[in-house]
Amino acid sequence: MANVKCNPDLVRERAKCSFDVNELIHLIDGGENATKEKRHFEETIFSVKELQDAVPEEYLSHKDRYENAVRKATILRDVCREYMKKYNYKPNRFRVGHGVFKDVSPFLLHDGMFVATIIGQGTPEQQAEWLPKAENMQIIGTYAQTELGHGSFIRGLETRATYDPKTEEFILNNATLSSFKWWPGGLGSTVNHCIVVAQLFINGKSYGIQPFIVQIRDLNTHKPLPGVKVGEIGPKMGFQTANNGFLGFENFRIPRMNMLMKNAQVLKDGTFVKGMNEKLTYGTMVMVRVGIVGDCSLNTSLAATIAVRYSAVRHQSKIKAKEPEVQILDYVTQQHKLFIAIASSHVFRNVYSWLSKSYLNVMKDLAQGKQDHLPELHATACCLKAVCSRDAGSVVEECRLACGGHGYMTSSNLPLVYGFTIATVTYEGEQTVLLLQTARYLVKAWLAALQGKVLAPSVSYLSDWLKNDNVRWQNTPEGIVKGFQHVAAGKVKAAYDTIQKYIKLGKDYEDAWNLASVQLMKASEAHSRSILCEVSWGEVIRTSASPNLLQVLKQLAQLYLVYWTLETSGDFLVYSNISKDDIAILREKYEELLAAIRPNAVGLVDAFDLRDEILHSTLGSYDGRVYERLMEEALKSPLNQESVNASFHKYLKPLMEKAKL
Ligand SMILES: CCCCCCCCCCC/C=C/C(=O)SCCNC(=O)CCNC(=O)[C@H](O)C(C)(C)COP(=O)(O)OP(=O)(O)OC[C@H]1O[C@@H](n2cnc3c(N)ncnc32)[C@H](O)[C@@H]1OP(=O)(O)O
Ligand SMILES: Cc1cc2nc3c(=O)[nH]c(=O)nc-3n(C[C@H](O)[C@H](O)[C@H](O)COP(=O)(O)OP(=O)(O)OC[C@H]3O[C@@H](n4cnc5c(N)ncnc54)[C@H](O)[C@@H]3O)c2cc1C
Repeated sequence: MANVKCNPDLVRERAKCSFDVNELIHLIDGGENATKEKRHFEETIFSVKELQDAVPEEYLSHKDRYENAVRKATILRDVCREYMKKYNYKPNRFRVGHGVFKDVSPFLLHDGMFVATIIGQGTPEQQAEWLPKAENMQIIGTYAQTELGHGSFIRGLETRATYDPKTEEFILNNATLSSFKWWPGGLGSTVNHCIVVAQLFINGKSYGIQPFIVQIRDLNTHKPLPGVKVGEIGPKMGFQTANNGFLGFENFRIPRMNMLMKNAQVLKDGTFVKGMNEKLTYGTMVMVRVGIVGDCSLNTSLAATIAVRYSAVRHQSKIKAKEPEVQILDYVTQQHKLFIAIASSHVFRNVYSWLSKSYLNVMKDLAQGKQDHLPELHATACCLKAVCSRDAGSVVEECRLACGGHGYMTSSNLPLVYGFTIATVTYEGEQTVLLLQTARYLVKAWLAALQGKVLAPSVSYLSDWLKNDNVRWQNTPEGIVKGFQHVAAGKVKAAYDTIQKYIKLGKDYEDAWNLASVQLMKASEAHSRSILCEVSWGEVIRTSASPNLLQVLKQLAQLYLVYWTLETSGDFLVYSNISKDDIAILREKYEELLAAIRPNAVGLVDAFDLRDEILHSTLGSYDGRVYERLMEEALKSPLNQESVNASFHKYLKPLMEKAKL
């Protein structure tokens, strides 16, 4: 990239950088070697001509766009397979996926959930049967859980799997319209198999929801099998090439062994054998929620790179009347919009790495029959997924707005990035629903704290606060982290007290819960923020890096802490011992941090190391040829391939001539 002829503003910005950009790239990647491998892999992918689109996708019809995405998905799969064989390297397909598809691969659910569910929910025999076929794409699958009528409340799913002991089969049925599966990615026209989550019935008795592996299309003709009704759900706000679909069954029979039986089992005679914990059936969702926190980091870095580079190139208006127009990055309001995006990406990455470790530890425990830490993992993954995805959506939109009119151009890629980022707020558990799951855990933890019990590490601050809620405020990063814990503890207490108040007024627990649920949701958000602050600050101070880089990483981590303290200063005034003067000091600190980060802004986004092919942006490319690229892309419009469009003769001319009469 270094030899590319760049916009002079970007050249100046890069020269100003106080730290070694390569050092940060290696730190993010996990070492110099990892960067080399990543770059070699990406170089290989992006030099495949067939993966490059001659015409921007947006000009294609819905159908052509889908077919083009499938074409590229298959080529990408082949290239990755060869690459893995040759170099024994497991590539990050999601990162290059943004480059290849701009939007989303029709195989996303195959990789993200179908294969993962076979691993997580299948017995060793079932894994031996389906995993090799799924991994080498002999079968292509998705995860079909959500229905027209139910997504959040999965116990309410209506798809039925009724066991027939005579034939040792399950009979799948969708008797109502609301029971039709709706949303699964790739289901529309791509997959031939799915994990179907359905209500199990044996001898007329319900045994809750269970996962089944089901072939829905003929492997040769791709025609839906008899008894299967399947199709695509149509255009959406984003995820245009994900090929989301609908599905219903009519008396469709599958063998008994197609119920994934790692947890619960159905024996030949129809005996139901309960698993260790029925919630383990929800395991794939927990895994993906953890993964989404990592996705939030990537999505935020995409938007930050585009908006920061553009803001360094774009000049508009003046700060001082007698001086030239300034780079818009020099406006402190612009820095306020953008630097939180850079900081958030680092916070999400650090928290993802922390959460992944907890996830793997709990998986190891579960393999040994221990489930003590499962509730804490579930509660933590729920609230972090909810808050990180919503933050990422807001940050991406702020970056888009920070690019003014050009941010509204599809060629900036910001609308597409926003489309797939904002989807994460809803899928894999809608944000409010997940925050309320965590609130259940917090309320239980609060009760345990009141009873003097020892709490799990992520909530132990509740007991600390109960012992001493009068800690003096300190304007240090550690003091701010404590402050967030005080806010969270204060909110959990307030929500709990509200439930008790309603119960005393004669309400039953469920109604009291619903009445207190705005507070419960806010308590859960505050709990997430305290984890995000504590974990990210902790990770940064433990980072081993050169003094120059460490200084910049600390500035970013502090910016995150101060930004969110100021954003929620009302809560701090209510629930911590912060004073108005402390808030004024923090405001000053915030301005100092913006000024300190400013010279490194371009270096920081360069360190996300996102190739132009991944950014897909006229505004964010490494060389900063913004106006040239905007014009080049505009000229690709089919309307610019003819000097006069037929509509002139057909409609405009007759209109003008009618007006003369
Ligand atoms: C790694 C790479 C990843 C890359 C990314 C890949 C990208 C993939 C793209 C994905 C596209 C989208 C896919 C989808 O959206 S798939 C569908 C996802 N659907 C959902 O997430 C549904 C959300 N709803 C639920 O999860 C549940 O219904 C809900 C948890 C909200 C409630 O369940 P339920 O009603 O059964 O439970 P209760 O509320 O009554 O709670 C009972 C107790 O169970 C505990 N619980 C609940 N869930 C879990 C769990 N998963 N693990 C452990 N424990 C759980 C809950 O806390 C309760 O405990 P207590 O009674 O002790 O309070
Ligand atoms: C882009 C995209 C891709 C998807 N891919 C898949 C897929 O591959 N496979 C799949 O199975 N599903 C998929 N889904 C479905 C997704 O998982 C669900 O849409 C999601 O879980 C939310 O459920 P819902 O649509 O039923 O929302 P609802 O639950 O109907 O939410 C509507 C509103 O009701 C509120 N609400 C609901 N319950 C409660 C409650 N208990 N307390 C308070 N408020 C509540 C919510 O907060 C929300 O404001 C996808 C969705 C999207 C958008």
